[in-house]
Amino acid sequence: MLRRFAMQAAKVSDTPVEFVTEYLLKAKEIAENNANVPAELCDNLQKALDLASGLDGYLEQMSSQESEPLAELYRKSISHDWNKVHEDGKTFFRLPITCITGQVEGQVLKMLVHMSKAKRVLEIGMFTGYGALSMAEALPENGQLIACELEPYLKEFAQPIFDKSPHGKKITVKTGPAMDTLKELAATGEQFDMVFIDADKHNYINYYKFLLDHNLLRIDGVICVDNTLFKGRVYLKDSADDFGKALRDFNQFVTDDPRVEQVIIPLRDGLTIIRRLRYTPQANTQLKSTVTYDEVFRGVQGKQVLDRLRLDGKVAYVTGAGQGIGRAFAHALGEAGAKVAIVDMDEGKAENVAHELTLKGISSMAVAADISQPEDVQKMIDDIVSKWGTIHIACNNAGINKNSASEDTSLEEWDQTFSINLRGTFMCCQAAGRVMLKQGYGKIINTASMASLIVPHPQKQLSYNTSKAGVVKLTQTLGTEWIDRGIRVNCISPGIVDTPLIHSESLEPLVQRWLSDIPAGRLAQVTDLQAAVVYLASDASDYMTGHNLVIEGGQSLW
Ligand SMILES: C[S@@+](CC[C@H](N)C(=O)[O-])C[C@H]1O[C@@H](n2cnc3c(N)ncnc32)[C@H](O)[C@@H]1O
Repeated sequence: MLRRFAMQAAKVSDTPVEFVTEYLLKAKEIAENNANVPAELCDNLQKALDLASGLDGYLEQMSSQESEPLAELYRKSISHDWNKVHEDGKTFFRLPITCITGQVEGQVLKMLVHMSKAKRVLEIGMFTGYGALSMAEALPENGQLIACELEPYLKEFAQPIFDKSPHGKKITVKTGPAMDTLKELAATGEQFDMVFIDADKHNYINYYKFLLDHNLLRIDGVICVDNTLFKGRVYLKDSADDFGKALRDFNQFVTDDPRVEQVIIPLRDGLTIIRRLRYTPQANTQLKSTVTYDEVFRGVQGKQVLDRLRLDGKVAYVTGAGQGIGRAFAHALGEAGAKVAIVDMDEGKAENVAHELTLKGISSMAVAADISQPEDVQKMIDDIVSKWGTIHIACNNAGINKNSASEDTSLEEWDQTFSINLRGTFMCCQAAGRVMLKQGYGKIINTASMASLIVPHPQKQLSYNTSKAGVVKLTQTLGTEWIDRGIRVNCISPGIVDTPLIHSESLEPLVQRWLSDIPAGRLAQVTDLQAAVVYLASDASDYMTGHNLVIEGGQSLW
């Protein structure tokens, strides 16, 4: 029960701390009315009382305040006449308002959803939806929360308030006994990242067993269970309380279960957090003979496939990262955990993108460099190494594309295109490669083009096409020459990428022509290329070298 609520209603102790406060108050009264009690004892009782009675209010004040829809939900819940609703036959049971999850516990649940990056949450026992909405606020846009609630009346009560919140659409309420809903969910193979159990205490153990036995909780997923201290009656030896006993048995069962690890947080009436462990033969001896416990099962170095794509602790740079594909690559590498140097000829653009990454909590630095200039290339490498000690990932992306009919192509255009697209890429590979060869590890990813495979038309771009074909051969040669010294060199060949330039009036007719050549029926977005650069930068692609990864919506196949 919340302090705010307690101030409005006659106070009934509900949590261990509230009982301690109640007993201390009584003890203090007795002591003060007894002339034989030393003043020092009264003084100590007062100190203990201050400590116990001040805790909940302080937690409330020092925890983030709830959103307006949550505040409204709370106000409406505590001012509703739940006795009358029951007497009118609208609910099966008389619902005590102390049921409601309050601000502090709601904030804890919200934090846990954030921290576990949960996308799918299950709540067993919704009441008016305070916990459900708190958790939904932390879910991503495509996140989903299924709330099980016995009483149809509560769904009607909560829905209009959910509808007022931008997060309410993530919540689906399933009415009826929760166990029926769990069976339905298991039958359709549903799985959850987080579950909050807060319904009928006698069934806690059944819900828990069902969740684990039917794979409704993913590995590493979390179950939060409310009221697991149950007014202290789980550990008070002389307590014969039914619910207290149910929760004591529940706590013991979880403690003895090798499939999980758990902790009880003494918040309010006790909140247990349980994590489902990965399988290990040590903890599951009964399955040992049938399980092939190899790297496929447990992951390479214990890392499952998505973790093998992570780039934590890696140092990367991306050239031409001030805009377009390079900017998207830089964001992707940073999101995957790398520190990223943003290299661009235009220092202002490099600084802008570096700032974007910083706002996302990614370490980054801006480097101004013209990669057609050998001194600039060497300075770029030196600057990165002097700041971050090394380079693990070199993303050589900068390039230009000039159009002209071949009979009109000037040597100046040819030289400029080659000087950036091929000579510049070579210089970057060589300078970064020297750092990587010393450490025996590196990932080089060059940006080539679909034009290395086909001749895009109707535009004329001889020098671009041939320079990009050169980037592929450069990649293949370096990829095979350096692989035995720990360096993988691959390239990405994007199809036609949707950039603001393409939407100009003069290019619009070309876009229509290109679209008719693309099986996917659309141009590439820079975001279509992001996962590829992370894959090629990560250990997951270690057996890939000299490869040209073509991402063009099928255009080169028609
Ligand atoms: C403690 S309240 C839940 C509080 C809620 N989690 C919140 O955030 O405010 C318990 C709820 O569980 C529901 N409940 C009890 N038995 C149930 C069952 N067998 N199946 C589904 N819901 C049940 C009750 O109707 C009640 O609304």
